[in-house]
Formats: sequence, C-alpha cells, structure tokens
Amino acid sequence: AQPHVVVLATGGTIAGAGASAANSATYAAAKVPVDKLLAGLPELSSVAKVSGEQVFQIASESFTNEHLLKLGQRVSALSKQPDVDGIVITHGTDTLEETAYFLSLVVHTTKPIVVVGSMRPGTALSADGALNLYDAVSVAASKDAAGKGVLVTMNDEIQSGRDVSKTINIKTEAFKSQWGPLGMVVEGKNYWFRAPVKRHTMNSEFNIDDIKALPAVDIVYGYSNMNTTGIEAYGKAGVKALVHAGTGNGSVAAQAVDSLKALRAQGVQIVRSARVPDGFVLRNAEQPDDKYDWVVAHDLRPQKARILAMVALTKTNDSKELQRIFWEY
Ligand SMILES: NC(=O)C[C@H](N)C(=O)O
Repeated sequence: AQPHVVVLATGGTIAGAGASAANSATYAAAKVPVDKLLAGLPELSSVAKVSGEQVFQIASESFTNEHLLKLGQRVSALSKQPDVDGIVITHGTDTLEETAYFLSLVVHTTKPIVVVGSMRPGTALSADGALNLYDAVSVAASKDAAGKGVLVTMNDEIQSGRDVSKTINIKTEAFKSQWGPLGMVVEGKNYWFRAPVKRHTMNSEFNIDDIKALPAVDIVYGYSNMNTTGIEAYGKAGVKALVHAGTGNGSVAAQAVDSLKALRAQGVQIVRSARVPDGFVLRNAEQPDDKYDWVVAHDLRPQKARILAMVALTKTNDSKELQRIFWEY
C-alpha cells in the first residue's frame, strides 16, 4: 500500500494569491484552502495517499504560542496513528524556522515531519510552492527520512529544522543553514549527506503531551547607542527569560549589562545570543556568564533561542540546567 501522508495547512505564501501572474512579491498570504492546494498537484498521487487538514489560515508572522501548542498537539496525535506514515506542515516562511524547531523539540516520533513553505504565491510565474510541497510529501513518505528530526524542504534541499533559517526575503533560495543541508530531494528520491547530532523528537526530554502553556520569553536587540528601555519594560511585564541578540560574539553594551544583571537578580533568565547570522556564542567570552549566572545560546539565532528557552522553562528554572539544554538541543 502507498504511504499515507497528512498535510496540515497553516497558511503563508504557499497558500497565497496575487492579482496577476506578474505579482511575485505583491499578493495576499493565506488565501488558498488545503483541498485546493492538493487538487492543484495531481502528481502527489504517485508518491503517497495524501489527506489535508486546514489547521489555521494565517501569515506566519502572526503565529503565537497558542498556535504552536495547537499545531504541536495535532502533529503529536497524528504521529501516534498507525495509519499515518508522515506529516507535512505547510507554513509561511517568516517564522517557519521557529515552528520547525519547536516541533523537533516536543514531538516524540520517528515518523518524518516536514515543514514547507514558498517564497512566491501559487498564482505567480515560476511559483516555487508546488515543487516544494511535492518534495515535502515525498520526503514525508520515505522510510529513509525517519528519525532525522523535523525537516524543511525548500529549493530541492532537505534541511534540519533546528539549523535552518530564512536568510533572504526576495529569492526562492531563501533557507540556509550555516552547517549545510542534510541532503537533497530530486524527482521524489532523497540523497543524504549528513545527519543531525543534536537531541530531537524521540530523544528529547520535552513532550508536547505534557506542555499546557509556554512561558513569556522575549528578545531585545543589541545596537550602538543601545538604550535599556526595552529590557526594563520586559522586566516589568514579568518575562521569565530574556534573549539578548547581541552584537558580534554576543557582546553586550555596558548600560545593557547593568539592566540585564538587575533582571537576573529578580529571577529572570538571561540568554546571550548574537545578531550576526552565523557562528556561535562561547561561554564567558565577551561577558562573564558564570559570574552573572547567564546562559549562552550556542549557535541558535535569537528567535530559535527564544523557542528553546520557552520549552526548557516548562521543566526547569535552574540556569545550569538551561545551559546544559542549550548545548544539547
Ligand atoms: N513567504 C512567506 O510565506 C511570507 C509570509 N509573510 C508568511 O510567512 O506567511
């Protein structure tokens, strides 16, 4: 029998529509329902038995923690169904990397989960969504994609959901990881080159089935002449952790150091990340993290560090434990 793949649709440009075929950048996201998306791709029937579910119909910049939880619960429930072999999530590209990482941390399954989007709406010339979705379904239907964590298929590449980020907003070659893709998918066949070593899915200590809510974690951005109004406002608002998107190696302006130390003294966890696109933050380089009791984000970009901090805080508020989690996931 053919593998059964469920496509969970959440909106984004892959479900977008423009006024004319020339509108590659000017269009409305989250317009086309999942049934229509799937009906427009009859080629899928040779890859898998595909069923669609409309979970949300939103642009991904409007994803909230509630959306993450609801989507995670649905993915988890489907992954336990013996008649489901793989799951695809269609998603806007703006926060796709956050959702993919979240799912990789909290869904306990070895079944393939593939998150996919597009840079152009389906109505545009050279629309990229159809092939991206075809690739996603074929990866989700394949046995060799099992146990590799949550994957992202864009532009013929198979990326690790943990590592990948949107790196450009005007090209179809938008998703990159500094550590490289895991493989490529060409005409329905996967070609693998490496495998993730960080903990995910089956090997994660976190489980969506135990998570009822996510704590408030926000991000402040580092820049020259930085003021501390944002840090203080988040502190007053009762944030549980604050991610600092620092300059360079995660460096922190002198005035921001004082504000962040004050927040830590009130019990807020401080996660030191970097605003530069690549590289990673070393503990006690640039700032004395041991002395201040701060956590470093390793190679996670600020938006991914926020996801891991939220998930980790559902289990522990111990900064040493948080740091262990940031090294391992
Ligand atoms: N290319 C896209 O999907 C962008 C859109 N704003 C979204 O994330 O929903």
